Amino acid sequence: MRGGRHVAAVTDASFDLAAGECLALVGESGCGKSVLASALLGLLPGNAETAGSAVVDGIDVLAADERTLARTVRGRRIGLVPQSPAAHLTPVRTVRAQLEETLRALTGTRRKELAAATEAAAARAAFPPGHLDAYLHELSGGLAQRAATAMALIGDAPLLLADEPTTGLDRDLVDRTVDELRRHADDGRALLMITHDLAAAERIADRVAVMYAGRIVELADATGLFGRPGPRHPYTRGLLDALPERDFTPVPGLPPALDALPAGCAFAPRCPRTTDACGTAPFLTAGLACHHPVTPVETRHA
Ligand SMILES: Nc1ncnc2c1ncn2[C@@H]1O[C@H](COP(=O)(O)OP(=O)(O)OP(=O)(O)O)[C@@H](O)[C@H]1O
Ligand code: NI
Repeated sequence: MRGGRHVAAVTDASFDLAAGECLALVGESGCGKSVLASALLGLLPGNAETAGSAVVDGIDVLAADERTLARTVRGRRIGLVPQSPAAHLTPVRTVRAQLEETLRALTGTRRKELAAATEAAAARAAFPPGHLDAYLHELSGGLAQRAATAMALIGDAPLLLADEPTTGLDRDLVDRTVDELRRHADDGRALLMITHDLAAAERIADRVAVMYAGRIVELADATGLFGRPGPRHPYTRGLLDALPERDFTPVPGLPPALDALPAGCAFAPRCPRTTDACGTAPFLTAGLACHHPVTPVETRHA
């Protein structure tokens, strides 16, 4: 896309997400997480191309036209907590006005119940009622984030995409937000949570998809990945080892530019386990795309 060049921002992403389940999508900045979410909502720029299918609640959202997306998908089948609230909330109306409008459109709340319903919607995302009459530019980043989360929860959509919903929040608000999002799944709906925050992913997710350079490289149950047997992909292991409560050792080097991917495994240049075999790209098979997975014994220290 950039400068007339073709960028494969997401390649061969394939996963299922059941009602009642939370999948966390993790990976370094720029690996394609938000592009994946935008594709599901038909919100990619006009010059972007998608291939394949993504069936959500009976509709192939990649094949759907703009009218269908606007009328039956966005907000109704798929809710979005956007990564940048500023881009999705309007600057010219108060938070209250925007919550009211969404409540009327998605839940048919009647006028005399609107005030109470608005406060209840705000409370779900820990948005303080005293700020309901503020405009976006009057809010801190964390408050704008909570306003966007409140908006996204209103439709109780069968699939909620939460793209970095905890940015700008301090730890106890992170936990509150994560627990409210978890409730969305526990009520029998699906949640795709995009995050850098592995602690938040561990708290909320049933399964974890790890993305590297536009591809899902590991897809595993959260308990196995964070506990035993531990991660199998060397990149996932690197991410976990970078956590302050573990080794605090960052993965060396930087991810490749997506328009200049190496041939073969994109992680090979940063990987401690690289061999000649890595010149051929590994496919995701049984939840793993790696020629030299980490063995469980090596994985955990204590
Ligand atoms: N409009 C665009 N034009 C050109 N390239 C784009 C565009 N949007 C995304 N990309 C490319 O897609 C890649 C993935 O971007 P994306 O926003 O999905 O990353 P991310 O994993 O969500 O990162 P972050 O954690 O920083 O939000 C970017 O590195 C960029 O190369
Ligand atoms: Ni993103």
